[in-house]
Amino acid sequence: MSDDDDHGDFSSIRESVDGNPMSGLLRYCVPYWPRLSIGLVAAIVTRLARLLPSLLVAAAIDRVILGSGEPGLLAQAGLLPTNTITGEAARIAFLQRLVVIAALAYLIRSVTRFASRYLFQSTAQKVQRDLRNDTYDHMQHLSLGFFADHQTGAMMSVLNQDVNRLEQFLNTEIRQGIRVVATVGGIAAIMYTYSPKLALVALAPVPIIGLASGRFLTWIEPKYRGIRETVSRLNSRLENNIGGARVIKAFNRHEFELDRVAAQSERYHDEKVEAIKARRAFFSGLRLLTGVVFVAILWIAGSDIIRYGLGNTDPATLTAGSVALFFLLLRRLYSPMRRVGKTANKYQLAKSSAERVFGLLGHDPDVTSPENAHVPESVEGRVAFDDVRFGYTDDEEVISGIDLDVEPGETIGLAGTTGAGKSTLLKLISRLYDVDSGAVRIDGVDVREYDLTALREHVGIVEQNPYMFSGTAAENIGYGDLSALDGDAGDGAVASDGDAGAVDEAPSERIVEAAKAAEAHEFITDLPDGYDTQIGERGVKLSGGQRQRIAIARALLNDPEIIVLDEATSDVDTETEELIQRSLRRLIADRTAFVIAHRLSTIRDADRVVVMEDGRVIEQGSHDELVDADGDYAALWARQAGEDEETEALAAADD
Ligand SMILES: Nc1ncnc2c1ncn2[C@@H]1O[C@H](COP(=O)(O)OP(=O)(O)OP(=O)(O)O)[C@@H](O)[C@H]1O
Repeated sequence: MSDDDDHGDFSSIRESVDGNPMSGLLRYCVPYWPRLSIGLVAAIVTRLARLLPSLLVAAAIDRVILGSGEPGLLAQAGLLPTNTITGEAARIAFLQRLVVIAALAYLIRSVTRFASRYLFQSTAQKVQRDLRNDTYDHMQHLSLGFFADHQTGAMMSVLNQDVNRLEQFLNTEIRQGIRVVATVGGIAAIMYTYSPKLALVALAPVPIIGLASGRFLTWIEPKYRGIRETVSRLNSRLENNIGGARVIKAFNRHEFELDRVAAQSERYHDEKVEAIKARRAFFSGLRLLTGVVFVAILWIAGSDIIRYGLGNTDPATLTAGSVALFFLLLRRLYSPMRRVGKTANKYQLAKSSAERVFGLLGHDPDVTSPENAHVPESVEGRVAFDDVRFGYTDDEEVISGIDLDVEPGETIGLAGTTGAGKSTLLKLISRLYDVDSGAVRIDGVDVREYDLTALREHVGIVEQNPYMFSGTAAENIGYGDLSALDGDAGDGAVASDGDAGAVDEAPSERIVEAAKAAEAHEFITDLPDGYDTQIGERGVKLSGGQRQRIAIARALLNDPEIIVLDEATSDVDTETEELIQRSLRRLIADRTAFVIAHRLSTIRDADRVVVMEDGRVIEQGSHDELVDADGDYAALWARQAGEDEETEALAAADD
């Protein structure tokens, strides 16, 4: 995972987070507090158990080998006898005790290590799952305006990169924090009880290492970011050149491209070598510091022992075992500190991810169901636009005061120049956007008073460029009414395996009926696996006309009382167009229908044609009335008729 942290178009979202965003992560951990507490204790025990063998070595040297009377920390803690060990039998018994403690320490360590890792990792996974589900669910309820304002890539990266980063922080960095506190704290306490003087010498570099590695990371991180950018530029150049191999050959540009690739490679090499040099120099410097401590302890401990002798109980003196213990512990003391900088850095990254994730979760959707929402069983389909005004931004009005009353079952054809606001007007019916002023009413009730789910059940939409999900043809049609997928359609044809939306064997009768009415049945049965053929992003690519017919089947299955239809653009052949027209007629029959026509012949039979320009209705009436009126519609009609004749003439000439 890249540590890049610059998907900037979430800045307004980030600013909306109150307080520390990491408290949001903490809230997600609360339900798992028993696991986390046990994990925390287990992690501390693991770290402390790792220190035990060094204490055992010290006890073995002093009490078994040298027969010293100095009891040591383990005896003080009651784990070993405090009396002086004399005679072979006593020494063997003592050694046995050491061996048992060592074995137990290793056993405890591996059990607690397993427990802490398992509990932290599994909790992090659970928090990741909860966060992703909640973020996705929340995202789904945000208004279309939010999706238009934010790039898909940026939103994907919140769902993936940011959520994963929080999971990794919980999983790894919390354990690293425990490691620092338990290991450094434990070592400091042990060293202090043996020799406060040497403990001070050994611990002096600890804060220096922590601070220096933190500083170093803040200094080197921008350099690494630069390197990542260079790598991605190099990669896209290589990708580009491989993709454009034909052009390079055709224009003999091998040398030119080689120079460009070599220049990028050289830059990557230089930046990387520079970063390697800085990193190696820094960590070698740190090792030098720990070397200085080693030498200092050797000198101080050695001269104390020479001056005061071994095994003296005077607290200023040392035993041979405790000197060995110092050197053993020194090796464990500094490595957690070297990682402190990385943990601090990961904390910063996790915090900025938390800002985006919790900022998004705190971002309220603009379009929501009201309290005591209107939930009609069915609607008649009367639609009224009452002095409606709307703009996507505050600066520009796209709908500028539209009044329109539509009777149940009426078909309204919408015509007008591109950008006139036809699609925008229709988006206001199902509240994909809310009006700025005025109201859209269905059966006399403002759409803002309806329950949002109910409203959208009664208003079906067939888009100009319908989206096909990855899945089978049957699943894509069944999207209009999921019960058609897993219910038994009466012929027992659908066998659901419990996986929502999964279709085995044959599709339900309702799906086939919808497909037939939409003139999609024939081409679907011609697909390699019929209704079970994978379509959408990962499957067979359908033509525009085929996708439109699947979308019509989807809408027919849903059976809404009001239908909004954005006609596919005209680049379909005449035969396909005829099929689409037939399916359209079935779709709009007995429903209130709004049809945006790019080919005016589509709306020739509409009950009423509404002509728009710059967000206003400029003409309305039946096709014939408007043609007779000789206004804008008549001009548009004449132009399209002319274009059609031209196309036909060209086609005839080709033949
Ligand atoms: N999501 C959006 N954000 C901002 N502006 C938009 C958005 N969608 C459309 N517009 C703008 O609103 C205006 C009306 O667009 P709309 O799609 O409603 O027109 P139309 O009449 O349906 O055009 P066409 O026939 O080309 O589909 C255009 O200027 C368009 O650029």
